[in-house]
Amino acid sequence: MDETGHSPLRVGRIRYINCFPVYSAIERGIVPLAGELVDGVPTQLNRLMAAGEIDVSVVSAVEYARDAHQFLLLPELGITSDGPVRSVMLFSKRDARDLGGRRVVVSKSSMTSVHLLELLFEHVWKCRPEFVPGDAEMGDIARFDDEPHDARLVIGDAALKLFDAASRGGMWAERYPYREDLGAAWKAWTGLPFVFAVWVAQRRTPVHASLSAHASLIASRDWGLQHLPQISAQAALASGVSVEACREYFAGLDYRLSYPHLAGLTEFFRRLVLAGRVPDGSLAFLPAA
Ligand SMILES: C=C(O[C@@H]1C=C(C(=O)O)C=C[C@H]1O)C(=O)O
Repeated sequence: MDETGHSPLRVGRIRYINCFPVYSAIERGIVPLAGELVDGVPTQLNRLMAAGEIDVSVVSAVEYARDAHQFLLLPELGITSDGPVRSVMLFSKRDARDLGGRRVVVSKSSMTSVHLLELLFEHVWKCRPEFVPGDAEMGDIARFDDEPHDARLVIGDAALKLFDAASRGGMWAERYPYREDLGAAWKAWTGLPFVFAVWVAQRRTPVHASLSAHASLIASRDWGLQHLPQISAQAALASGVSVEACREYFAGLDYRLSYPHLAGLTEFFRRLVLAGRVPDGSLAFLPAA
């Protein structure tokens, strides 16, 4: 509680480098944020938002679709790619079309990409593997072999690290000779960009507080996009991925939420509704500042 009797606004941040361009100016104190940051992997932030324990957060796009009645989308902000994303990857020992009945371990940190993967298997690769949730963060990579599997869905920094390593050949290229980038697979299937994550506010959070957080996030994102070389160097240190790979990664991500992104998001939700995975709903936005 502060002196006015209000609890400070709690703002979620994914601890992957994909959020560096959005939060770096806030972290550096260049852009003020009237609130405190709460870090987590996507599924942790999804749970905190669903439980009403934080006010504003980046969440898996699917989390918005599941609990839309409770949230408002923040305009003009998302984690999207129009083609390859590099950090949402299926690493596989065989061709995706040959994974029917095989064991596919999916990252427990992800919600959106797990649903996207299931759609791709059903409609594009046309086979039905057995999906098993598993740990797939950076610290888990060394234990990947302990658990029998034919393919693995990995997201975030861990995916970027494996993708970067496998692209240079060597052990990871041999272990997973088949690699599917889910952003690229969605684009090839639908012709649209894909929205992996969105920012949402609780409907019950006072609008002026959500608007203030939104304005800070937009200003911080704008600063971040103007300072990508600096942020790429910081991301390389944090992730152990080369600076060049971080630079290419940020160049492939788009942090806006404009019409083509909304078309991609709507198409994804439409397919999830058809599959009975999320309730039918519409997109409701926080009124723009
Ligand atoms: C691009 C990414 O997008 C993400 C994928 C998410 C998901 O699969 O639920 C959620 C948030 C984002 O971090 C990534 O994590 O690499």
